[in-house]
Amino acid sequence: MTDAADLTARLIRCPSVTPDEGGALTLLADMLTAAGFEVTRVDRGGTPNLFARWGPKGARTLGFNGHTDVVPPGDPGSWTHPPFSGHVKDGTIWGRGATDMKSGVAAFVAASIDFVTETPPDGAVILTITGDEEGPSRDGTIAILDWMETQGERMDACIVGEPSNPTRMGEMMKTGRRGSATFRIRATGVQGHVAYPHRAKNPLHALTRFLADLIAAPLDQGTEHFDPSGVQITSVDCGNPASNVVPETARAVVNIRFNDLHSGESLTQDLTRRARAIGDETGVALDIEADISGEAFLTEPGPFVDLVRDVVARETGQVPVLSTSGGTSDARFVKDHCPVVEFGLVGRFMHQVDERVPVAQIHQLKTIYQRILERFFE
Ligand SMILES: N[C@@H](CCC[C@H](NC(=O)CCC(=O)O)C(=O)O)C(=O)O
Ligand SMILES: [Zn+2]
Ligand SMILES: [Zn+2]
Repeated sequence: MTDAADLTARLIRCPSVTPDEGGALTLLADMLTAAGFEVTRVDRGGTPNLFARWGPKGARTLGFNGHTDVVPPGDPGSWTHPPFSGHVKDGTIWGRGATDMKSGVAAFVAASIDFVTETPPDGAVILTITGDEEGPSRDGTIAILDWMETQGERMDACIVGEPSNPTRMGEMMKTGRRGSATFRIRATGVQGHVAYPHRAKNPLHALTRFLADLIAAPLDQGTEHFDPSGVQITSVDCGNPASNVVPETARAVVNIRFNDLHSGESLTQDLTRRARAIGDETGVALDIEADISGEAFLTEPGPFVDLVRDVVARETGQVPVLSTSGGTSDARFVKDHCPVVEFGLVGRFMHQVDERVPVAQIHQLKTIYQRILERFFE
């Protein structure tokens, strides 16, 4: 029997902060090869990716998708146990990626290995695992899916193992996601002496006004299937070491998670219009670079959603709600290929200091994935 908790701890010990592979995909490739999977590294543009199939190409196929890259740990000194220690204590595993989402990957890898070994199905299981979900994601899951198309590889349905439950196992499945857009704003003014501001144009004044206006009112109140859109300023910077100089330039980064009232294009137009208005008034040029990493999408209920919901309800005693809340995920790429739903662990500690996961939850998730495999191939 493959121990998903032990595999989680071993994966945490691989320092795989995006874009570093850290040994995580190599570890999985070796395990899957030994278990009879056909394993291919599908790296693109320096991004490490793994494709693994058990069973014949073209057969009825259930897919799993996940990522082994993790966000930076921040100050390691703030952690109770070092972030890449995979420390196990009192039934809890500590470390970056404990919930997001080395445990999810470990659970579906362990479930798949045991399932095909113990009860080989009349069909195939495909695992797509990327080393860049947290970063730009341009050469991650999407590269694996592109490669699969060239090879005639396909999935009939796919589960993304991102942590989907807010506080308890069984509460929530994700059947869609809000879109994500990052805007980099560069303000260019005129440098000058702070005591002679009439000879300068302060880019920070224009930029902070632009930012303050942007967060002053919510973009919307949410829609039937989506939470309200959210705007977060993630960086304001001008690198000015002098307190008596008005700097020439300043930069900011804004990330917007948006619902189906917006698109990447409509938001880009809106922000550009706001920037022009402030630029015209202040004489400071505000240039915007947009990076749309995904549009909002919704997976309509259907047999696969029902199957996963039913298994989760039986195993946890709770019928999960179908939600599009939270961040984004690689389901936004998979949805163009086959029905996709997301179910994973409790995400309470993701991206936080002292990220950790109860061992029992990992075992429960592995069982749920095994039951889904059984039902899918019944
Ligand atoms: N850099 C991309 C993709 C970032 C993906 C990331 N996803 C998660 O952390 C999972 C969160 C969840 O399951 O709710 C994110 O949402 O930042 C981008 O910024 O779009
Ligand atoms: Zn994740
Ligand atoms: Zn994440």
